[in-house]
Amino acid sequence: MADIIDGRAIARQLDEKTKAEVDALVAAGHPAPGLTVILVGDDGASQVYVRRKIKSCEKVGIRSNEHRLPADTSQEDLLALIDQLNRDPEVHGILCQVPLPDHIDTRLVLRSITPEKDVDGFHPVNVGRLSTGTGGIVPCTPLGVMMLIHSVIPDLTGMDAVVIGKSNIVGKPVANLLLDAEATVTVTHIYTHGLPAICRKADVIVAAAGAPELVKGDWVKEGAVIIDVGITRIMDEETGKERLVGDVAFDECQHAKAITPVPGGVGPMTIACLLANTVQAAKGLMGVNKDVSSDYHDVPSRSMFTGNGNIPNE
Ligand SMILES: Nc1nc2c(c(=O)[nH]1)N[C@@H](CN(C=O)c1ccc(C(=O)N[C@@H](CCC(=O)O)C(=O)O)cc1)CN2
Repeated sequence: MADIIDGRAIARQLDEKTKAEVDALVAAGHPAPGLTVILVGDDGASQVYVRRKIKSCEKVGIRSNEHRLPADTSQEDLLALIDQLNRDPEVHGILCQVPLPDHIDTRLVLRSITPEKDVDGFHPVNVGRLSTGTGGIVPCTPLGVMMLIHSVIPDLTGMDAVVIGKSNIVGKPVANLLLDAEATVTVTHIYTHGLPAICRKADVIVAAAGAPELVKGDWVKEGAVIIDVGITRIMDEETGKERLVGDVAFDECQHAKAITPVPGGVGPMTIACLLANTVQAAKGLMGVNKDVSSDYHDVPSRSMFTGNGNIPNE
């Protein structure tokens, strides 16, 4: 049986570390870090995620503020709000939940958040820093993916990693982070020829294609580590209830060394990494760190896992 990489437990550990950092900042006379979350429209899943983000902030002592805007909010009004938040010294992190309604140019909006407050790491400046290995705020899900990988493989040097999916939010940044960690990286997608054979050579597979149960058992070599970023809601015909499935046929992959479940794998790490990024952004803006933005190596940190290579105890 493959080991299950428990994203919830690792996220809790990271939250404890984040809380300790917030406490230390406050004890040193600094204000608590402040995060502002913007939600435009009434997408059900986005509402749930935003609520969770706000609640998680409370748990670690981050001040949070929420702007819920109607679905017909104009792009101009949204940009004006972001401009105001960019200038507000009490706001250290700004996050605009995506997807945004169709009439809004998402790229333009994400570009309008000042890079130092861009706790999602979506701004082109942060993307550029990541792809040149020069720091920057690392997007939350990719950062979480790396921490989950490092929980079972502390040193990726020379390992073969295959990323399935080429999105700006997950696939491309994960590929850059794996390269930074000295892995040999193959970036693929659902149209890649011979995908099963490419995956079969991999020591690490990161599946982020948004294609339910794409990765079959015979795509995976014995002892590989599998990180499943996919989350799709499907109707279970047997039970008549909705359930979540990932991009990996989980039951068929028990010959892997370790695998993330869905739910309970990558998802919880996304929010824990957001909190960690907010603290790093706040430290940068307060001048506590010389380097404004965080290098993921010293944020929630790889060193959290480098002792014995096991999943940390709760
Ligand atoms: N501005 C952003 N928008 C979006 C991001 C993001 O990082 N920044 N990511 C996703 C949504 N997301 C956070 O915003 C997110 C998705 C999933 C989870 C999660 O914990 N998933 C659970 C299952 C959830 C369920 O039951 O429905 C899991 O995998 O265990 C957290 C956050 C898109 N938008």
